[in-house]
Amino acid sequence: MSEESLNILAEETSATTVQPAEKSAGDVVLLHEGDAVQVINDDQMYNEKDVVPFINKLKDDEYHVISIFGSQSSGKSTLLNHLFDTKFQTMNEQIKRGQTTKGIWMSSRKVTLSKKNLLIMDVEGSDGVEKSDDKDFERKACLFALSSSEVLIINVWEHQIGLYQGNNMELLKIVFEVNLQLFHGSQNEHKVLLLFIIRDHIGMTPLKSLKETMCNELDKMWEQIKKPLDLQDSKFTDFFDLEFKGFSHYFLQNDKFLEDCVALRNEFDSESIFNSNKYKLNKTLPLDGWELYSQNCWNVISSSEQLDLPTQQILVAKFKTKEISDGILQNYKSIAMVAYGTKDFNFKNLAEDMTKHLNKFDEQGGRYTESVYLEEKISLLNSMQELNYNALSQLLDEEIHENIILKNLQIKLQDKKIIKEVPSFMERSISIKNDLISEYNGDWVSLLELNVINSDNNEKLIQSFTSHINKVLELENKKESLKIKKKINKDLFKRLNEYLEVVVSKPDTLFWDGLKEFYRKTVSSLLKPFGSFETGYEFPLNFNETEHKDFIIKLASSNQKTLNKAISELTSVQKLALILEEQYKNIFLIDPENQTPRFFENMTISEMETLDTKCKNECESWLQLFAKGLDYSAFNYHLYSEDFVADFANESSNEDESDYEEFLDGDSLIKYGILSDLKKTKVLQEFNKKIQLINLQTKRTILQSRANTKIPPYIYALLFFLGYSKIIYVLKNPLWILTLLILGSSWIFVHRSGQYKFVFMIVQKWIDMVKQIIISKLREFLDETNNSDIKKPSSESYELDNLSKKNSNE
Ligand SMILES: Nc1nc2c(ncn2[C@@H]2O[C@H](COP(=O)(O)OP(=O)(O)OP(=O)(O)O)[C@@H](O)[C@H]2O)c(=O)[nH]1
Repeated sequence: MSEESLNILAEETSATTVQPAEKSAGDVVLLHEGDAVQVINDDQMYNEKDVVPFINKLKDDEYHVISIFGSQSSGKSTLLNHLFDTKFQTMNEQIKRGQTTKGIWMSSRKVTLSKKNLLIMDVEGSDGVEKSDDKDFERKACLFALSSSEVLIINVWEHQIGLYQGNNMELLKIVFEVNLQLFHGSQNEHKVLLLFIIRDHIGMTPLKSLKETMCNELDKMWEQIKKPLDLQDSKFTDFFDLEFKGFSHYFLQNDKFLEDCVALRNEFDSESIFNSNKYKLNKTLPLDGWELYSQNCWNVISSSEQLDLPTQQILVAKFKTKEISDGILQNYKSIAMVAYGTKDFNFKNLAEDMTKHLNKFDEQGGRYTESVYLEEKISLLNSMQELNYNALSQLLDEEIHENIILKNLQIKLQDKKIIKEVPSFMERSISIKNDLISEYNGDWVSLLELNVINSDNNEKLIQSFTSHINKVLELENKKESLKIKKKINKDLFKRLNEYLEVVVSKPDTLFWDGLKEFYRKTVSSLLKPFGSFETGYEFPLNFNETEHKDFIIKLASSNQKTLNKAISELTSVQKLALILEEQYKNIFLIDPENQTPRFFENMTISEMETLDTKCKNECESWLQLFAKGLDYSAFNYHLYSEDFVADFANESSNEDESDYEEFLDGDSLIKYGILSDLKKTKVLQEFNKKIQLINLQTKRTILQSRANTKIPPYIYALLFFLGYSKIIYVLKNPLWILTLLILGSSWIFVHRSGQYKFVFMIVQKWIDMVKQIIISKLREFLDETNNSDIKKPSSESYELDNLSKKNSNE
């Protein structure tokens, strides 16, 4: 035994899942190059605790997995340690013979040149005293090794080749059976390299003949094992590639043994041994997914379930790509959130960020099964777009309300220029709405192109925008409908007022009929721009059929309320008293036949009193007629279609009717009559007071006309006499002469300029004025002298006195 060989003998280490064990202060096992970890522990459990840090420590992603299989104490660990510089525990026969490798161990070798990792698994061997009965674990371990390895090294002693009863053959049978179980559905896609290392190959029997013997044995075995129907004609080489290597005796030819190791190591390092693309575990399963994959596989194997490798790989791919995608999305979210918060953030930059993150996903997730990776990529993109959409819609929600819709829409709807171009509110609102939507749509086209949002998001944005517009339009439409209604009622009210003012000035017995006729004509003319009773009405509003009907019902009802309001304005005691007074005056003071004022001077007092009674009765009858009122709910028949003739009294107005609240009292006017008896009495009292004055004045006129005697001639003579003395006085006064001279020269001027007419007119006016002054003075004088004749001892004269006094007081 050479010195080097002796050095190789490792000391038996204590029971640990890491070889060689080196613990740090914090009880964390430190791993060094070549250290081994136990993947499946002594209790046949997956050792996640050690495998995860072991895998995470391997920096480069590319890897190959190699497993060694062979009977117990067949020098597996020794071989691996020499081949790959690993530190698997080996048996020290000077201390104890027996099993050293329990469960499944794993170590790694870094190939510096290609920067690839070789993951090497040392699988517990059988055939020893300890494991002879445990075929179950051997099978499971084999399944595990095959499920995750590209190369399976089978360690065989040269002297056992050709001995079918040897333990190796049993082992190979398991490998074949397990492989069928795992890969029978995908024999063309997946292959495992069976690398037979013939140990203690002295060289007496050439490797070629050993290989032939082995292949024959394998053929025989393949025939013997139970195969699925579709694989009855298959060969084991359909599933495996075979390679044979003879290794010299470890003790007797150690130098040569070491050379054999170096040669094979080179084949691994240069990857020439992995010449087939079929060993493609690492192609579909990146190193960071290996731990999860192997753990899942072991869980399935140990629970004795059917292990379906493609499903496991898909599961891992799904899990891992999701994990990667979540990380990337989180990162994007943090960047995007900052971007959304900045004012006027640029979508182009956001799109660039998205691309960067998607590229990162390509880099990391693209190593997994393509279909899974592509699916996850779409999902990641959707998530980013959803994030953008949410931020965008939140941003727009406020903007839509405050800026785009409310301002834009309201401004445009009320824009005088636009109103002039499109007077119909309905057409105007539709056109503005379409313009805004297409403008809005245009804004998102660029975002769609940049992939910042997807078409679903875009659709949702447009929908939300449209629904916002519709809400505002609905409101504006309502306002517009109120405007139309108010305008009609305002005009109606004005015209009714004008009409009533005229019509109540006389006690017309057909008052209500006339009012009904006028109302119908007026409403009909006001509704003319919107249609007629015959054709139906169409208002320029965005109403559906029900809303339209509802609007017309309300309009009809509001017209009646307007009528009610106009009538109500007449019903105060003062107003009615004035109306009656006016009516009385119009029939008492004016002759209805020729519409001239009555000439009371020729009437006797009793004639006047008869007339007074007649007029009073007429006025009172009118009041009775008015007070009864009329149920004018039928006024709207043949104005609006019967469907729309709402029952005015029952129509309960709730919204937008505040304008009418003030005359809701009007409802009762119809139900209980316009005036109560008490109110009527008050009106009549007031009316009688007012007409008493007129009566008294009329009587006075009659009496005055009687006393109005003609002026006697002696008065004129007296006047002439008084005037003569004044003329003499003027002639004697130089100032008056001067005045006469001025007048004379003025006359010459007038004579020459021919302005007689003008002077005549002035003189005429002057004379009239003087005449009037003289007559009024004379009347005053006569009044005083005749006063005693007028005074007679009667009740009427008493009232007259009083009233004269009252008048003078007033
Ligand atoms: N004859 C011979 N003995 C060897 C060779 N390689 C190793 N041994 C010896 O075989 C014994 C078992 O070696 P291990 O490497 O521990 O064998 P193993 O297969 O890993 O053992 P287990 O893990 O317990 O199954 C040790 O005493 C080694 O010195 C070899 O090539 N030829």
